[in-house]
Amino acid sequence: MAISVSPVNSNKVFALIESDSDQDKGGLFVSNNAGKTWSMVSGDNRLVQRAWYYIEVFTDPKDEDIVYVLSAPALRSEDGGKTWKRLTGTHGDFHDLWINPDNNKNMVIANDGGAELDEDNETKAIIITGNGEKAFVAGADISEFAHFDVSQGGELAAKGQELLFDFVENLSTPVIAAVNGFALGGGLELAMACHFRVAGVNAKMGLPETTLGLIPGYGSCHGNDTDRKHGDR
Ligand SMILES: CC(C)(COP(=O)(O)OP(=O)(O)OC[C@H]1O[C@@H](n2cnc3c(N)ncnc32)[C@H](O)[C@@H]1OP(=O)(O)O)[C@@H](O)C(=O)NCCC(=O)NCCSC(=O)CCO
Repeated sequence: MAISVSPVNSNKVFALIESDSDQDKGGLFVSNNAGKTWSMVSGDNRLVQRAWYYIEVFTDPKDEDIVYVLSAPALRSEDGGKTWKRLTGTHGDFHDLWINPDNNKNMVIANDGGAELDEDNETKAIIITGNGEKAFVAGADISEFAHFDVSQGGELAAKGQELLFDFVENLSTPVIAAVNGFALGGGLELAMACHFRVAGVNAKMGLPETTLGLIPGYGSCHGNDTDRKHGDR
């Protein structure tokens, strides 16, 4: 079972409940009096089809009638759970959803393929650039990991790759690197993770860490699965 209290109206509570599949009594239930009484709003099987694995329900922070259920598909209802529309995504098995409490069009959803920003129609593209004329990104501060051993270094590279570089590369919104100065080490790798790169006349790119015997850790040398498939680096 999963439960969600509306941030707009704390008397409104949604409960997503699995039942014995022979009885087929599962679905979404709602209480409008803070849990005293309940009624079923939907028995749509898509809502509970992954219940043996996980089950998630979220209420919109601005509108008590907008509800999200994460299952094999991600589903959205705008009428308090009566009818559902499927959200598109790069992958199935949706596990988690964050909705910006101040802007309910701004969301991050996580599925087995990674994390995605919402399909915010207002955001057509994302531009990453440096503040000022000098640098796009000068790379990592080597003094922060100079004392790491091999396994700590590997862990740092794997974590950074997943948290930032794969995240950027897998965004459905196009990401442009506007390289306006030094793009060094991880900075160059960040530009490479973007979908497009535009270099200014003062752009200077390189992997200076190799002069210290450090293998660049974020995909510029070895790429990731996508690169191996498409050979695009
Ligand atoms: C970026 C360079 C070329 C700028 O050179 P310069 O104009 O001479 O300015 P500096 O005096 O060297 O630097 C100014 C100021 O910035 C700090 N700084 C520079 N680079 C970094 C960095 N990567 N991380 C943290 N801080 C940085 C520098 O210490 C100075 O600070 P002060 O407090 O003013 O002293 C030049 O700085 C340069 O070559 N930097 C190193 C670039 C680099 O090696 N990048 C790769 C890092 S490894 C990596 O990213 C791993 C990914 O696989």
